Amino acid sequence: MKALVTGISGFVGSHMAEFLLLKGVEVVGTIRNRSRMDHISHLQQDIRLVECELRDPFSVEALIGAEKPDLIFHLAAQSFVPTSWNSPIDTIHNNVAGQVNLFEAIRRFGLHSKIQIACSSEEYGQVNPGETPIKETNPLRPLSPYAISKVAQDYLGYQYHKSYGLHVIRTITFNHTGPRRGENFVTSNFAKQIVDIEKGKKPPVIYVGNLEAKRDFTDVRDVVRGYWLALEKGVPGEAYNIASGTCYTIAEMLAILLSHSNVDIEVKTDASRLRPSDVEILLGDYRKFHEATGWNPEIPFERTMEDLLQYWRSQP
Ligand SMILES: C[C@H]1O[C@H](OP(=O)(O)OP(=O)(O)OC[C@H]2O[C@@H](n3cnc4c(=O)[nH]c(N)nc43)[C@H](O)[C@@H]2O)[C@@H](O)[C@@H](O)C1=O
Repeated sequence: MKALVTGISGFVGSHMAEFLLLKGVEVVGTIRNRSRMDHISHLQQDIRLVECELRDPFSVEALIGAEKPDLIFHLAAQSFVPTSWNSPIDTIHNNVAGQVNLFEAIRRFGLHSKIQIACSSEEYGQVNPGETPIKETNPLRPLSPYAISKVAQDYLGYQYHKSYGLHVIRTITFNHTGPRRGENFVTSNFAKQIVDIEKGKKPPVIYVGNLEAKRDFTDVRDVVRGYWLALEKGVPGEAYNIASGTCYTIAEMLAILLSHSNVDIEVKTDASRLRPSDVEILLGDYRKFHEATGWNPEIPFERTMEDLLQYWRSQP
């Protein structure tokens, strides 16, 4: 069995590759010439890397024609919400065109590949009182260009399934974190700031944005197991929430990180970290996914936070 992982050098892609190798699957991954390789350098003997620009239809057609994968985990994306306000067109083009090129190539070669697409809880956006935990049937009220790009990816998955019978599973993943999380994202950013203070690399002040937002965090290692099960047992064309079913304010998450460190820290708001519109609460109902696949989150949030701190402590 051969799996293609787009964005294999990224945070989720590297964990996906590790999971697939343990399953004995042949792993091929896409990289771009500017991809950072540090997340997958330990896997390079066991995986095959192909240079592919997903925005370029010729590049994608060559990849799909040569590889003809059984499984596709489509994880490549511009995934940082604030970047999407600075470069909305680039985010939408990258995320939407990349996926259309992939679908079109699969369709043209007449492949029966099973395709997981990485949709996002950001699609739900503004959630009204009484709508939590959020089900897949909730209205989508996206609040960022990134969220729009994910709504488009999500519905393209639905449409290519309906129009051409592509075997697409739409995973709507809530926030996820763990070792190797990019340092822009809140859990990793705060963990790295704490570790930099521990190491004496910066003064004991931690800079933060909106601490009132509530997020539902799942460990990335649970998420990639979910993506595998989604392709094994999910119904084509369907959308499934992947979430933990609990949420924390960002302030509570910071308090958990601080409880695993012994530094004394002053917390300061950095206005540049505030967003034009921030999603107030994301709390997912993952029962539909559980019923389809048997998946449950297994790694407790406290352990994820400890592992994230350990990750940053181990970095040079
Ligand atoms: C599901 C979804 O999950 C992620 O999107 P996100 O929720 O925007 O993730 P984040 O870690 O950037 O922010 C989480 C919350 O934390 C608040 N916050 C406070 N202070 C800081 C801060 O200093 N930095 C950041 N980044 N956020 C901060 C911020 O305002 C927001 O309310 C991506 O994986 C995305 O790809 C995705 O699909």
